[in-house]
Amino acid sequence: MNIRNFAIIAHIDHGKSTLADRIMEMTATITKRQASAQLLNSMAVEQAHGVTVKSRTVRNIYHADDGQDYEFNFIDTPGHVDFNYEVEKSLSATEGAILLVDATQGVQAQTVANYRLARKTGIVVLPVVNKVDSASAEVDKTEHQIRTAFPELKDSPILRISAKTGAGVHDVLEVIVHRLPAPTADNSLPLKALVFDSEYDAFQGVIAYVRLFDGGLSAQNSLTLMASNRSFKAKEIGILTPNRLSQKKLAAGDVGYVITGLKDPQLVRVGDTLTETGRPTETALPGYAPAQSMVFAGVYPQDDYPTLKDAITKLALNDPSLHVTAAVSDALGPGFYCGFLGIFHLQIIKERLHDEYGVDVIVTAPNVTYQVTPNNGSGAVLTVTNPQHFPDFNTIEQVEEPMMRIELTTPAELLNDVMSLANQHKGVFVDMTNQDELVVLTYTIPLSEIAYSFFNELKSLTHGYASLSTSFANYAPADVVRVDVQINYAKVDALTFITHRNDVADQAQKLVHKLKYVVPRRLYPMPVQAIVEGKAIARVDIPPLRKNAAVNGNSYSVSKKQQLLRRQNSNKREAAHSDIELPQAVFNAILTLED
Ligand SMILES: Nc1nc2c(ncn2[C@@H]2O[C@H](COP(=O)(O)OP(=O)(O)OP(=O)(O)O)[C@@H](O)[C@H]2O)c(=O)[nH]1
Repeated sequence: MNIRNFAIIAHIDHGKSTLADRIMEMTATITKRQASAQLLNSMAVEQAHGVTVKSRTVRNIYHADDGQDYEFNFIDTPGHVDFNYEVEKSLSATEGAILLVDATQGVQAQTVANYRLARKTGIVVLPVVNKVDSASAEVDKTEHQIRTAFPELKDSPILRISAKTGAGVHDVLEVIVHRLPAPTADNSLPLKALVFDSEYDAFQGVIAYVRLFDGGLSAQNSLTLMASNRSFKAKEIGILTPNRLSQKKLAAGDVGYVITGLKDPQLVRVGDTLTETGRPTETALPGYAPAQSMVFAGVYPQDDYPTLKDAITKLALNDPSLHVTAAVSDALGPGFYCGFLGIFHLQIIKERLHDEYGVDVIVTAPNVTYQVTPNNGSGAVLTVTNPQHFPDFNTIEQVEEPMMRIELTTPAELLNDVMSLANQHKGVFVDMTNQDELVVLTYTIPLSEIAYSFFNELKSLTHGYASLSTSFANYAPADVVRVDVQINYAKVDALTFITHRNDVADQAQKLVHKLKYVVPRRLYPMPVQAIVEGKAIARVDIPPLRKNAAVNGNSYSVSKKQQLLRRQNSNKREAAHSDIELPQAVFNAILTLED
């Protein structure tokens, strides 16, 4: 059988999912009517945001112009910067990638980032210009940009297509047949398959998505996951069309799924090598480096903890870039402290918990990792991801924060706006280069400055014309402080956050004023205070629900007034340590301090 395994990579919204649908339609995988609803973006969050979050695999049979049938396994990949990890996983299961560039936008940051990932994996890259049907398409210019940005592709033909109308897509299919190598897999060798993705099914247990590098896979044989050293008998194996279609065998080079029947999500790790228990392969595949969490936040149940625990464990399996550890907060009870790839990832996880598991959660303000050197002379460095664990200021020698190297690609006329945005966020200018009318600015910038709203600010400032790519640079000393928040004299642990000392006065003022309107009121006034290094630096009073007897109530007799005052005072004393309700809006107040 002629096999071609490939991925489609592109900047966000450049048309990957549309092209994927068109390919499925042209290879008779689906009918035109089914194609009217985008098939691949099937998760509710994906439809809501119009973006791909998770890679997906589909097998198609293509009847080529040379009269032969080809088995196409293609993987649709996400384009948002937060999901680079998914892209890397997908690419290692393929021999080639279609690099799709939108002719109305040209080469963008994720075009470059994804191209680099493909080069790193060593696969063949086929450049394709999309949206040539659009009135604002600049096809020649885009082609020129591709040639200048990626000199290695100088001899590669660049196809021009409209994924929307289907024009030129036939040529893409032919190029896949002729320019991509067939997998060099040997059926006679022992089984060596890469688990490149997985998901959890309540009835079937863990389902692993695999790419067979060597050897065949038969449903009858006992299988072993090499890293977790666990053997099992598959319940079912098969291919993805894109729905699961059961098969008796998979051959070397194939992409498919294995229903492991294993109920423990931890056993089936993405990146693990699957082999035959009776005839194991000698060496495992290299696997993946675990995804680096960039942003951390507490996730607490709005209802009950066991349901959240179950849901988040399964979600972490489906998305191995989500890191989860159990945590307990005084204010919110038992929950989890989680690591995310970025703030968009965090939002997607929150929505998936709601859509797919019916679990509503409270997410605390996000935070980055700090390296703290205590002043006790031990030289040991603490890694602090949770602001509640941030040591007291008088025990600290030095704090270091993560710095990112960012590339901002912007049209020249927006250069000043983009530079001042980077400056506002404490960016340190490194370099500036020109690519036609685009300018690429390089900065180093604290992760805490870009982790939250930076991407959205950049998008709205430049109407979507500038793009951002990021990579970790180093840890650098930073003058940061821990801000504790007290409501009615009781510290609310889940509200503690870390910020730069220069910004703290301003942020603390904004925060207490925001909290004034979002903390549910009581019958008595409650002070909200921001405490830094033992001192209250901002305070407001949340007004009581009812009017204060001491001020109002002149219609009462003096004794009634005194009685009311006494009651209010005793309420106050009781309340100092009682629970304060914390709706999500309270945590959002910290997120939107920049407004
Ligand atoms: N005019 C025109 N529009 C297109 C074409 N291809 C895609 N689009 C539109 O571009 C938008 C983005 O397309 P998608 O296929 O969702 O983009 P994507 O790259 O999958 O996006 P992510 O999954 O978010 O990374 C949609 O509104 C499409 O209808 C094309 O060839 N011509």
